[in-house]
Amino acid sequence: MRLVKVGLASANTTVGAFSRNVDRALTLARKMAAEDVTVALFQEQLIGGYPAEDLVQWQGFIDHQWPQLERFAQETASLSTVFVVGVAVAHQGLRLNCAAVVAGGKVLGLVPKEKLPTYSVFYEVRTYARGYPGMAEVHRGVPLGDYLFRFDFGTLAPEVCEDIWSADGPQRRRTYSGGELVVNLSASPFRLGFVDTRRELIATRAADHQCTIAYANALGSNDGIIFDGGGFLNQNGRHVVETPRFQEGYTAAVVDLDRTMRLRTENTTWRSDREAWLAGGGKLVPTLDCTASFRSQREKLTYPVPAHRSFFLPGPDQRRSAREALCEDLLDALALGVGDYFEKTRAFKVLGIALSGGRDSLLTLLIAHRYAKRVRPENPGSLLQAFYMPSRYSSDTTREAAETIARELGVPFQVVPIEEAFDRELAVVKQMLGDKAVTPITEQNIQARLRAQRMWNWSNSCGGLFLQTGNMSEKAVGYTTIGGDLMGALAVIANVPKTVVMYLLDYLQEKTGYEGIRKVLSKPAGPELAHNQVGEEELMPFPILDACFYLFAGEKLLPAELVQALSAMFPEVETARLQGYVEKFVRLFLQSIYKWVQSPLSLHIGNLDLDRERAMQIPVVTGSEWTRG
Ligand SMILES: Nc1ncnc2c1ncn2[C@@H]1O[C@H](COP(=O)(O)OP(=O)(O)OC[C@H]2O[C@@H]([n+]3cccc(C(=O)O)c3)[C@H](O)[C@@H]2O)[C@@H](O)[C@H]1O
Ligand SMILES: Nc1ncnc2c1ncn2[C@@H]1O[C@H](COP(=O)(O)OP(=O)(O)OP(=O)(O)O)[C@@H](O)[C@H]1O
Ligand SMILES: NC(=O)CC[C@H](N)C(=O)O
Repeated sequence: MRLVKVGLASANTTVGAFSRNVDRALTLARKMAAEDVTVALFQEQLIGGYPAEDLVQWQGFIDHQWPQLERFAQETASLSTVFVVGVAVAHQGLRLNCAAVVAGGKVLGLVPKEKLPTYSVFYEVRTYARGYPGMAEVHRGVPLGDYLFRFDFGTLAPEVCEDIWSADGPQRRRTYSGGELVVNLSASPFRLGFVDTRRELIATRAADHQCTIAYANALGSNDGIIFDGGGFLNQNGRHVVETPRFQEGYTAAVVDLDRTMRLRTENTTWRSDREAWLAGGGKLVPTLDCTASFRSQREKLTYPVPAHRSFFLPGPDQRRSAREALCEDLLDALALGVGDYFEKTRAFKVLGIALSGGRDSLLTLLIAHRYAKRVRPENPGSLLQAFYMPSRYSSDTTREAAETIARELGVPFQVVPIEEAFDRELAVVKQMLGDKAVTPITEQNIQARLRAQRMWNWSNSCGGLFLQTGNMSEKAVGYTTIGGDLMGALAVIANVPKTVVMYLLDYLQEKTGYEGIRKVLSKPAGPELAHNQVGEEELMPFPILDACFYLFAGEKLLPAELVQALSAMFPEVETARLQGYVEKFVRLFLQSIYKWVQSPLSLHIGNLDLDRERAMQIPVVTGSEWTRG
């Protein structure tokens, strides 16, 4: 028996806030050491924050991380824990994204990331250079390269995030070379359902390579990228422990590393694969002997036994329903996104929403309130401010709905009519146009713009963070006003499709019983910028719109293929009608890109987000010929 206690830690870091990030990590490090943790790991880029993007190009951004790494080492010198932390280093003109092994007050080694993701929201190849097999350098007197680390409790194989996402990553050669405990430092952003992908991948790799894998993920939102935290410990394919997500902290568990080695010895497939690899010229990874630098204290550790007292029977089933899991995850992620933006910018005192009595602004308010409840549980509403701004087209139903939910949540609510300003603006535009008439759409947009202008003016004077409330479906087809409801300081649900907005509201209505939600849902969605506007009548049914969006923008199918897929999905709708919807969708989508490229920074929740910088990179000006056969 060779017991080792592994701590998986996630600190909520801010890009560039090096000393604050290290302070947060030190708090967790001391707690873990007090709990006899033998090896503790933190996330990728713990010190610098992730993603630092082009800040990595500043020599100072990299150089100033090193003293903080040394401070971390000095302040943990007396602790009987080996730490593995993420740091960026500049070496021979290259930037490397490293895992640093720290113990006994020293930085014992640096292992650079080899697989640099440059897809979805990741842009690492732009700024970082790769580590490579056999790399053996020295940086500031510290070994830097493709190394294993031997301690008195076992052999560590550190790696960084994407390294585990490749079937041909460093893990294979490092475990063939004696690595027992793979330590993966990650910064894996929240994406819907992705936690299951992570869990499965880690289990597969741990079984493939007959090793124990410890994985710690980044926590917190930086710009619009939300890291949900959470960690995993898996021994040779068997789940050991998982860290709760969306919270700063750590989870620790004991593993018997002799078990990892015994299973490896028993596994003839692994052994013969290793032999074949060596015969094929595979080079063993060197091991740095760290036994003289650090002595572990594991006397108090006890064998890991199941809490439910059976090695054969399953423990209590704590799984949530698929609906609850999706809704709670999404709401937690978005609330973290709003909260971290609010706090980390250090520029705002209150969160402001133009509350229309419709679905989108309601969901935005509920998300902001979820954050406020966490940080100000005694009076969450006091962190928020809602404004209802009626024009002649606003209805009593929406006003009542907005008023009701604000009351239920304890959010200060003001009614600020825009009617007079609307009249004045109309008159001015008429004068500017001379003999030309103001179009009905312009009349609509004037109202949306007046509301946005008021929100900006309010935010300017009171330090309010003006939350933009548009959803992804309407953004995709340009059903939103430039300079109007498209504007705001932070777009909260801009990557949430309308059908998901409705699904979340149904869920929240059921869960909270709020009358305000019921009132909002009792009226069909519509902008109230003209008489009796219903969004689905002006556009198309939202389930069809969202399916078009998924198939065209996500799956990259062409219009004729969309029609075929939609016919299978909506057999009750005539093909000619579906054809019409598809044509309309594709036309509106391609015509509206110019709009969403000027929308505010938005929170990311998937791989199919509408954000030209971080997700979908498509030109604004295009011909549509390519979409036809
Ligand atoms: N390719 C391009 N590149 C740059 N600019 C371009 C452009 N094409 C048009 N433009 C300019 O963009 C402007 C038109 O865009 P914009 O002013 O936004 O107005 P527009 O797209 O014409 O109308 C807004 C639509 O959104 C709907 N809406 C608005 C507000 C809220 C809601 C809701 O659901 O609650 C719905 C509203 O009913 C209407 O159908 C024009 O001034 C035009 O010059
Ligand atoms: N009367 C209003 N008072 C305050 N804000 C408004 C008003 N009408 C519209 N807005 C703002 O403009 C945004 C865009 O309106 P839109 O109709 O797209 O969204 P919604 O009303 O929240 O939801 P839905 O689309 O389901 O009606 C609203 O979310 C809200 O922030
Ligand atoms: N920072 C990274 O390398 C993350 C990439 C990885 N595929 C993930 O999404 O989890």
